[in-house]
Amino acid sequence: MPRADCIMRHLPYFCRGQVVRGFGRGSKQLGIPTANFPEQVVDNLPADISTGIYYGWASVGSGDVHKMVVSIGWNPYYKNTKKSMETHIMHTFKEDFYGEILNVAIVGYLRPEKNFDSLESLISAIQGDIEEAKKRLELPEHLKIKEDNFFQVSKSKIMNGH
Ligand SMILES: Cc1cc2nc3c(=O)[nH]c(=O)nc-3n(C[C@H](O)[C@H](O)[C@H](O)COP(=O)(O)O)c2cc1C
Ligand SMILES: Nc1ncnc2c1ncn2[C@@H]1O[C@H](COP(=O)(O)OP(=O)(O)O)[C@@H](O)[C@H]1O
Ligand SMILES: [Mg+2]
Repeated sequence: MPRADCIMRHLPYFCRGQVVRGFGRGSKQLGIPTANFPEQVVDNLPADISTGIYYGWASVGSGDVHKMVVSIGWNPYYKNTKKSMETHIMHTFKEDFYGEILNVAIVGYLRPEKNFDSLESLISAIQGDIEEAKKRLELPEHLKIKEDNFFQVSKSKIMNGH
């Protein structure tokens, strides 16, 4: 499919930004927290990275690199009016990290954003995405991105600042 080809040509896509507050639905309603990026980061995405659900790697500040899933779009279930980019990291953090720098490497595409008839079906779709992402990220071509200089640079930059 030409559209999918177009998406893949831009991957991996690397970006970083400060974590901002969203609508507070991720943890409370879904049990799946998502670290939201500011508007500028979302606006700076290449115009042809389509909305949808992707997977890849993420780190907070100079911390360890973990598997992640990221949703880019308007959250049709909630009918948001602003495009958002939200990352769920497959790791249990001791505390929230609002205001910190989130580093993400998007390596693959999972599916388009969808509307759902119930909160339960949205939650089970997201849980399915998480399981699928965990599996796909074990492929050697994806594992090597975890070691990319992008994440090393984020460590040295922040450490030099102290
Ligand atoms: C992997 C993943 C898949 C998602 N898929 C959808 C989707 O198909 N449709 C949708 O409306 N929202 C989807 N969402 C977005 C959730 O609705 C969103 O994370 C939630 O509204 C939290 O928003 P908040 O950060 O503003 O609290 C997805 C989120 C993640 C992390
Ligand atoms: N594993 C995780 N992945 C993403 N964010 C997490 C995680 N654990 C804790 N958080 C925190 O939870 C916040 C997101 O929760 P969420 O309910 O989506 O709120 P918001 O609507 O403000 O984005 C993140 O900004 C981060 O500080
Ligand atoms: Mg969120």
